[in-house]
Amino acid sequence: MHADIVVLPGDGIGPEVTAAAVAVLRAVARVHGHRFDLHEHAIGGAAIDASGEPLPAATLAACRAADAVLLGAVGGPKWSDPNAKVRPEQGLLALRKGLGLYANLRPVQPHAATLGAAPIKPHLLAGVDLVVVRELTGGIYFGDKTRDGDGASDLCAYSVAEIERVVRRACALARTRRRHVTSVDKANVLETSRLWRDVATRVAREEFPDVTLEHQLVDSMAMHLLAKPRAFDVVVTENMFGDILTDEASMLAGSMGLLPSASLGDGRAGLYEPIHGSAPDIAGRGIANPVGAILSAALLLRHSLGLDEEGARIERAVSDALDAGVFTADLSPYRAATTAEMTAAVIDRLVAPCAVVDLRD
Ligand SMILES: NC(=O)C1=CN([C@@H]2O[C@H](COP(=O)(O)OP(=O)(O)OC[C@H]3O[C@@H](n4cnc5c(N)ncnc54)[C@H](O)[C@@H]3O)[C@@H](O)[C@H]2O)C=CC1
Ligand SMILES: CC(C)CC(=O)C(=O)O
Ligand SMILES: [Mg+2]
Repeated sequence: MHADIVVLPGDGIGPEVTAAAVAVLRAVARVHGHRFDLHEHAIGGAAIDASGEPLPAATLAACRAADAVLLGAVGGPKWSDPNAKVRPEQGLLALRKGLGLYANLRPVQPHAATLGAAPIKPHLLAGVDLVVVRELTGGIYFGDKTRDGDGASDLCAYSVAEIERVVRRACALARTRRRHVTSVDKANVLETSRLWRDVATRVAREEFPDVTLEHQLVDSMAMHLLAKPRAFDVVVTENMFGDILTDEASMLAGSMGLLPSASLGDGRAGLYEPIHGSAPDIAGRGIANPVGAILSAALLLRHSLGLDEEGARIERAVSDALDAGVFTADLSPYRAATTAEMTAAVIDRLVAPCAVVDLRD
């Protein structure tokens, strides 16, 4: 197969982890005889430095023309002046909106080998397998913002249609899994959440009678997610709640560096990125965990290119590398594989799954 993939490294550890994911994609192309044409473009702080814009028109046009987009992360202290007119994060928000990617799937499947890295009792984690479907192009991140001498405001707004389409996506996903959806809101306080709850209830009842829908308030959900994570199958929620809950959920897996994501709209092309940010505290040291980015490449192959077998091959290679004890510093300060070593360990197992002999215990 031939595919055009746009790569947006971004800022901080973004270029380090996308380089890892690109190396893995190139290995898949070699092994399976595919041709992936990879086109790199600027976004975020790097784009502001180069052109003054966090999402240059050429970047958006290239993403629109591509079969899929792979992104690292944007942002960092260099562009975080509170009075700055443009910010890296605006580029990412505009990209998601511009491509119509309203559903952000964030799977959480703690790996047996990394349970010890999670700050949660291992017996609560065995068998956890959930997907958060985060609404991605509405809510408070996109509402009007005002600021004057007396105060500031951020508007949170949702239309019925915006809620319907993401709830539909979550229920359809649940049909391929355990047929259980938890819709998370703050309906005891917020009008947008009361609308969210009404619409979710109607969509599930009318269109997905075979799927069980339950509602959960976001504050108690933050607690249940850690106390009984096995209780969840598909979790659907609005933009900001999903952003926060998935950083929390990364602790079920053991590190922010492990979780991938797929941002999808109604077309086949999607945007694939690890859930973490640009991690300025470790950027430039070659120690970032590339697994979230590598697993995002696997999601890209599955969702945008229909290459399920190749996606599964990447996932298996990651799993085998972790089983063999190859851990970056976020997972184990004692083993502390570099980004390059972790990537090589995955590629070795992907290229020759049976030939890798690990001499560690
Ligand atoms: N999708 C994106 O581009 C996102 C960008 N950001 C931006 O990133 C910048 C930093 O934000 P933070 O709040 O510090 O969040 P962050 O996700 O960048 O980092 C949080 C913590 O997790 C660690 N971490 C993150 N990814 C890691 C990896 N792959 N391997 C090992 N450790 C990892 C970091 O070292 C840090 O201690 C900000 O400018 C923020 O706006 C934040 C979230 C998402
Ligand atoms: C605009 C982003 C910085 C929001 C975020 O944290 C994320 O998508 O994970
Ligand atoms: Mg986030």
